[in-house]
Amino acid sequence: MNDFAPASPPGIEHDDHLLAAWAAEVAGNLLVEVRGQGLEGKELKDAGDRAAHELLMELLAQHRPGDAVLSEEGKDDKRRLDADRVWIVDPLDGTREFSEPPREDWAVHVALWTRAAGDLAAGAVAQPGLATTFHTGAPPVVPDSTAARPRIAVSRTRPPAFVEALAAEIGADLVPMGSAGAKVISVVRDVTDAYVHAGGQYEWDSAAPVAVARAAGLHTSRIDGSPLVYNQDDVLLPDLVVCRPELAEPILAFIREHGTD
Ligand SMILES: Nc1ncnc2c1ncn2[C@@H]1O[C@H](COP(=O)(O)O)[C@@H](OP(=O)(O)O)[C@H]1O
Ligand SMILES: [Mg+2]
Repeated sequence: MNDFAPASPPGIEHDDHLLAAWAAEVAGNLLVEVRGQGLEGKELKDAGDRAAHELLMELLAQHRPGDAVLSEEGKDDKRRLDADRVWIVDPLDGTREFSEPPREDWAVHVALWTRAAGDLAAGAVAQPGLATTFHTGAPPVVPDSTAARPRIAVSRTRPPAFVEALAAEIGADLVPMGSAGAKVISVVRDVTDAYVHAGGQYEWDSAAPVAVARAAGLHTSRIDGSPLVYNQDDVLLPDLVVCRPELAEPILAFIREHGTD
């Protein structure tokens, strides 16, 4: 059990958007505490992953006892495949960057998939480094782009090789950054204009950020243009494009034409 027992705000019993936002935020606050405890490296990563996972499991069990949960840090209980409601959580996305203070590119992801929607129905991305939680209950408004050239967010440590050629083709600049959530949120915030990833990722890495991005009116898809589908038996969801709507066609056209090799 965590000692961390935040008071729950009104509304969360009936509003999944608010529950997602609150749960992500309190897990983010806990991670800030963990980061201040003097741990380093693997110890800090493991402590963060574990603390945020346990807190989210407790909060979801307490406030949505009938729902299934898929967490990066938990065992995959396949009963979720028959469930009507499944929370898809990444307790600490950007674990590497979390362990490198004062980096801000790490996040907590809480999303809800429902059978009724056949899709994501709510989502929240807490980015404690920005002291902000982005969520579908109050979808962020994407500002007009301030960039003369499009900026493409890519993984700091595993950027897909083809993205350099893509950037050259569409006259874009690459912006390396950790955390899938932070990269999607960078598009929402007009820090970048697109996030392109390939080569490996799981449902929890993108579910909550994609829910927020869609609510904000951004394009979200696989790199072949097909929809991102969640709560699958195999949770591998290795690639995605999140971008301003006007960039979707040039990016997808480049990938259609040149592939990813
Ligand atoms: N090739 C790959 N295979 C598996 N997971 C990957 C991956 N590339 C990125 N990811 C996951 O996607 C998240 C963002 O990665 P990156 O910062 O490199 O863009 C990280 O999540 P976690 O930090 O939750 O493990 C990372 O593990
Ligand atoms: Mg992750």
